[in-house]
Amino acid sequence: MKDLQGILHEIADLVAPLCRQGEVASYIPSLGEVSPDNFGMCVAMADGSIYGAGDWRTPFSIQSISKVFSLALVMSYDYESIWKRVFREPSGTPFNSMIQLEADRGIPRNPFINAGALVVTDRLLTLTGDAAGSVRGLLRSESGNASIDIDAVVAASEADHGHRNASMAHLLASYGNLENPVDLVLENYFKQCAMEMNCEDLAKASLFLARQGVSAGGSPFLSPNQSKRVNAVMLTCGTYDAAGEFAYRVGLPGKSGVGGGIVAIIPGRCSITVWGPALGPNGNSVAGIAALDAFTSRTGWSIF
Ligand SMILES: NC(=O)CC[C@H](N)C(=O)O
Repeated sequence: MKDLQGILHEIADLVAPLCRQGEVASYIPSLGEVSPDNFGMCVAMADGSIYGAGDWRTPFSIQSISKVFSLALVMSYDYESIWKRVFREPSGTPFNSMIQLEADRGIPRNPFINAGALVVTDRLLTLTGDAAGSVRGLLRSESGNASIDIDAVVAASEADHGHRNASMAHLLASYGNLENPVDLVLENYFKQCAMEMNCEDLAKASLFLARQGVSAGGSPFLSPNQSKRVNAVMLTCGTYDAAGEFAYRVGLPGKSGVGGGIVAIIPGRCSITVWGPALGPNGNSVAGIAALDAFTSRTGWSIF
């Protein structure tokens, strides 16, 4: 076994000078207040052992990482029908772009850009009656931390500054691709994005994707095939228009959020979370990608 703990400490030191490269998301005030000097990393092994370094127990806003959990939940209820309403192709455009949505007549390119995530949240709302609550329930049960919750200030702020997401939701509705009222879909989407978690809880909560869909309690949450498919969409679409660069540098399925977190999965082995709030031009953590690049390079653990 490699000295994982030592590797994580080395990586935290290595990426510290990168923490001030890029910009902290500032489209809502509370995200803009987070210091770029934070850096945390956690590895949760499939056997349950946990390794962490830096600010790995400091909570942050998971933002678009929530899209993995809403997709997994929808697939757990209803495997195939979601794919009639959302494609699974890389978009090559920013996560909040609307251009393709019009060209593709209301079918989003994939579930991990905002338009696609709104459709997934809408479906989850139909299936459960409480999409954000279902995501929170999954995060709590998989991490074992019952205090994980929505940051109400961030959720309200998302709504106050949510003109672009609201436009997207209305465009989806105009094409008949929402089943629920636009305001309800947006409320659930903003709440799921506003979930506050630390690297440790997020690594534990994502571990089912490294265990062929088996939940923390040992029962199947997703089938091995469903788990494979969620990981595949993460690989091709999880970091938006930088998914090719992420695959080249990291060599793993990954999902980022504008709070500066990234989840990456090594199927059969572990889940990894990194957090560094300053983002590159595509909305992905600069220090986080560098840390994952260093991790897979040093350990030799990659899917390739
Ligand atoms: N990339 C992200 O993390 C985007 C999430 C953000 N809440 C938004 O909808 O714009």
